[in-house]
Amino acid sequence: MHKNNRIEHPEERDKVIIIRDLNKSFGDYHVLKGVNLDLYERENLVVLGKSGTGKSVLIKIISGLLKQDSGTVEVLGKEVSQLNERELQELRIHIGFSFQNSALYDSMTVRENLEFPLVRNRKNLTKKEKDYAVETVLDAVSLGQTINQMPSELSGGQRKRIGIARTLILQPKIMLYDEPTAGLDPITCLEINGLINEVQERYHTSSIIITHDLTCAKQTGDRITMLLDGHFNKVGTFEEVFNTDDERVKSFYEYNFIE
Ligand SMILES: Nc1ncnc2c1ncn2[C@@H]1O[C@H](COP(=O)(O)OP(=O)(O)OP(=O)(O)O)[C@@H](O)[C@H]1O
Repeated sequence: MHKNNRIEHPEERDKVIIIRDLNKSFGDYHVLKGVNLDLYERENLVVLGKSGTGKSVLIKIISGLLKQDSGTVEVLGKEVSQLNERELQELRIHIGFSFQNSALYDSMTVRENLEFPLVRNRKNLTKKEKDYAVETVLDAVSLGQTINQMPSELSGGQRKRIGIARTLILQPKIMLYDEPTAGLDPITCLEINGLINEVQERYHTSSIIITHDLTCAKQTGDRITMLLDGHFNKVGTFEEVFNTDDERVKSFYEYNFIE
């Protein structure tokens, strides 16, 4: 099943991330070899690729956790590698990270986990404003009933949803999802794909979704691309990317697609 309401011609919108000629090596291993990529306002862009091709490295460079060897990464109009630590912190407030292992704090309730980013970044909020923010994001992920529960009492899918809610509480402009469906059963994967689309609609976020789950790509991506030998050859719809003679893309499809 394809994404409902896929955005046509996102290229006509403003760019929120602009990556040009990005290179990154670790020792002799040249991971990113002249990467060019644009993320447009309010689109979901899926980045596919085999394990170890550099998808996480790319996200880390975008968020300033890792420095490139050469090339530029502009996020919300700022060249990331030129920012000092304070400026990076300010930029990161606008970026929501949903990492594979972005664990919740086990000793805190769901409410306390969700309040945590507010305590750090929105110090002037009243208790009423905090309660409202927590209830709103819990409603967005349809888990209002879990507010006083501990993470250990939640299912894997529920924990993933609460993790996403925790990033939404600061109302990010950009969402970076790293393997959002990894380790989840097929039904829960569908729910998470649906949630990613709901987040896009409700919060007007622009998102990069890193995955090797082709169902996730099909259901969430307005545009899709694949990291192959250190760069992106083609960005387009699911059909545009997979209707190809490139054996590397064809074999990725054959080994990964289950519907
Ligand atoms: N800090 C680092 N030091 C040395 N090598 C690294 C470092 N970070 C990543 N690498 C290497 O860069 C390559 C790409 O890693 P990356 O984590 O981006 O892969 P990936 O595409 O996200 O894979 P997966 O789907 O398995 O998460 C790997 O070979 C990895 O060993």
